[in-house]
Amino acid sequence: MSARWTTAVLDTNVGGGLAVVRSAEGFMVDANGALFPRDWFKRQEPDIRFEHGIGHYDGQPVYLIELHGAQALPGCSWRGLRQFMLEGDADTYTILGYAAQIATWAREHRFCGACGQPMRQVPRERAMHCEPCDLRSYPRISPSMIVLITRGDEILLARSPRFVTGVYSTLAGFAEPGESAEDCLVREVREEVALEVRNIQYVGSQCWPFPHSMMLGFHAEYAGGEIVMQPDEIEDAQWFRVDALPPLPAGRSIARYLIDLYVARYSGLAEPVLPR
Ligand SMILES: NC(=O)c1ccc[n+]([C@@H]2O[C@H](COP(=O)([O-])OP(=O)(O)OC[C@H]3O[C@@H](n4cnc5c(N)ncnc54)[C@H](O)[C@@H]3O)[C@@H](O)[C@H]2O)c1
Ligand SMILES: [Mg+2]
Ligand SMILES: [Zn+2]
Repeated sequence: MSARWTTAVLDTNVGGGLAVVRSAEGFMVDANGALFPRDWFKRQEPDIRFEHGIGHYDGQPVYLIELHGAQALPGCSWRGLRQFMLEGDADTYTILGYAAQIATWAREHRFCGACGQPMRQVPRERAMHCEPCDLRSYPRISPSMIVLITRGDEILLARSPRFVTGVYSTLAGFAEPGESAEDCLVREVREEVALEVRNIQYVGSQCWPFPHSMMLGFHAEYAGGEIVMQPDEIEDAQWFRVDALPPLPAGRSIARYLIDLYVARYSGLAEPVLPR
């Protein structure tokens, strides 16, 4: 959230406002950015899959329009959410991150998981509804733990084969049913590097819309063990001194924040601010 953006469930039968337009290729952009006058956009006869009213930006209603295909309009192109995370302004990334999660959920909950019948959008609520089952499906959020493990002037960083070449990051993993956040953290650290940790401290959280994680960030101290890397998940894991770090994750990630925060505190520098 920002001072300029608030989420809301808006009636799509009312005209006007702004639209963010999504397809499998990402979000539509032109020279003015990713927010389009909605009535103008609809006059271009787009092939709309669904539409949701998602909030207000500077008091203006904002709608998400999902297209069947990546139709090209003159002067417009498509850009992935990750690019907005890396390069876009914070407000645009927040709006599109939210829109992307609503789009993922709407696309994946068109049919009832219990009976297979089509579901309908519930007016004034962010939910899809199956009438025969009286079942509601809400946007999915997946809690994930992320932890920086430290040992004095050293921090533990690891590489997944999915990362950009050369980049090392903190350990992370999805919560399983039946776990507390701390249980999950201890299990993930054991699974990924076979280490034990102590003094687990909650630091802060971040929405991570790739595709629907809620990152819960922690700091923990090394308590024992030798690194044993989990096959397939962890390509490399090492202790790095705070003054000799490898390439790190993008500035907007909580992973980067956890690292920067520890380095700042350890070195007596100004502390960074957690990006939302
Ligand atoms: N914002 C950040 O700084 C940051 C940094 C690192 C990771 N992350 C995110 O944290 C999340 C978890 O990290 P990870 O990929 O190491 O997870 P992980 O260690 O749990 O391993 C991923 C595996 O978990 C399973 N999985 C996928 N989706 C799941 C879900 N919703 N619930 C339970 N299990 C699921 C799959 O088998 C997948 O291969 C990912 O979404 C990742 O993008 C964010
Ligand atoms: Mg992991
Ligand atoms: Zn049903």
